[in-house]
Amino acid sequence: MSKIIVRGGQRLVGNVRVSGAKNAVLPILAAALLAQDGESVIADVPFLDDVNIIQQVLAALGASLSYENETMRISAQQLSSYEAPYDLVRKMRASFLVMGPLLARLGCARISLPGGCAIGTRPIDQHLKGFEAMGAEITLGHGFIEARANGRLKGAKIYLDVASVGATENIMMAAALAQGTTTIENAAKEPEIVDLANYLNAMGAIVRGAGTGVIRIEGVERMTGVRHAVIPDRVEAGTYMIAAAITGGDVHVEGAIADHLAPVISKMEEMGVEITETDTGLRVRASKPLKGVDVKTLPYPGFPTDMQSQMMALLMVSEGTSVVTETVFENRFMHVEEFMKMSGSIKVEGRTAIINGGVPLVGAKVCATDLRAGAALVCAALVADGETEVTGIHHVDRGYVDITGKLASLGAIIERVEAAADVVTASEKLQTLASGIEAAVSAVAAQADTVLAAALASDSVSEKKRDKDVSRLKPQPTWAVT
Ligand SMILES: CC(=O)N[C@H]1[C@@H](OP(=O)(O)OP(=O)(O)OC[C@H]2O[C@@H](n3ccc(=O)[nH]c3=O)[C@H](O)[C@@H]2O)O[C@H](CO)[C@@H](O)[C@@H]1O
Ligand SMILES: C=C(OP(=O)(O)O)C(=O)O
Repeated sequence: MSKIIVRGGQRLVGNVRVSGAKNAVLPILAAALLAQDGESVIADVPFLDDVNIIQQVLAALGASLSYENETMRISAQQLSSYEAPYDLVRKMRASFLVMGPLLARLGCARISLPGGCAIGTRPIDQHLKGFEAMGAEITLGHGFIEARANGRLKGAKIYLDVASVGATENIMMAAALAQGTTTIENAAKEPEIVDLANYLNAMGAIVRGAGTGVIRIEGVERMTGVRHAVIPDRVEAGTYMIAAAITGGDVHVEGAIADHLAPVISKMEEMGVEITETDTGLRVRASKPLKGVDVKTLPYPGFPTDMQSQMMALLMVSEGTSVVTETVFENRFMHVEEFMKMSGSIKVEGRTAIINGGVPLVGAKVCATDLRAGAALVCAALVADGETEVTGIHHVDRGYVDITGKLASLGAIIERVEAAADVVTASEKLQTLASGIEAAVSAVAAQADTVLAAALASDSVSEKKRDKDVSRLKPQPTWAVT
């Protein structure tokens, strides 16, 4: 089992560069499917497992992609399938974000139901409600969701019952090529929504109001691939801010955007951390004992749920009692049990965790239960007495580029130990990615070939029937395929 080993007690000092945002790049790569013309060149694409998976999904749909020096080039002029493979969707929920672009572009999409996960059930009813309002017919069965539009999608007024990030993004993408205007009310306001809107607008879409609760999208007929740079990852930035503070360090978090991190900065300042904005990021210093605060997670601009566990790590070593309330996901306290193995003193009551701070942490063997829980355990380990072993680090690889290298460059004593069975170097990962894309493309081609061969083998099969058979495997567009 691969693990991260940390020997606590080092004060972190220096500069750490934030990578492009995972939660911005995933919808942006899905949106690249909307371009009937040209190539998209996306800069600051982080080298993450989730990015690897979405690339494979796009390749399986017929897009051609290449990735070098944090830049992804995508051409989606010719799509060859409307089905996102089950094996990829089950590995990453965000694969569901291709449904909006596929529906808009091809008039149909078939995607396996993304299941729940450790942090909650995570339904997709608001995505589907939006597509239905735009005229799509949704059918569910055998673990798949199929959506079909009779002609072009139609603009509609959609009120989201919850300000879902994914639903807002999926509907925005579907609406970009729809006929008429779509209004999303109670839309999510996250910076990643604004980044997606900027990319869509550069491609020729007309999206207004992103970043507010009401987004209006005027549908256009064609979109073109363009250049775009992804925003810095505010959650990665926040994680290094916590790492700096928990060790009483002095760290410059390069690329961090203060505005995107306003609630995190406010809470950390309330605790006694000094945070100053620089020309290129944020300087974070903790030079005195910190005091506990109460934190409640909320949709943006509230305190992000993706920073809750890291914040809890900091609260464990701060003076006094703190109360953390999780309102976004119903099961996002799985890290508490692991913190307790490190001597954290925490009591959970429903969606509230009460932290009795100031108790010295000790190193232990712990397991990352989800992505941010893994990062939070690493933060806690930085200040724990002795050695901590964090397993389950495949979760961490979904969202952090080289977390061990970045922390080590700040002075942490940290190393990653690969289990013999899953030694995967960066270049091997790239190779896997390349062959994954190749395999996905050949799977689609092979499927088509098999039917073609069967059809050709039969004398009675007319040319017309052969075409029909092949078209079963390919998208059956009802509108504007180019
Ligand atoms: C890839 C990505 O960007 N992931 C982020 C995105 O996830 P994601 O887009 O999945 O999160 P949502 O904003 O959709 O979920 C927020 C809440 O709405 C509920 N809900 C959502 C959709 C729906 O159709 N019905 C419904 O009830 C969810 O169960 C959850 O309780 O936003 C979350 C909330 O900030 C972050 O934690 C994730 O890191
Ligand atoms: C929950 C997260 O991501 P996802 O929605 O991709 O699971 C996260 O980034 O913390």
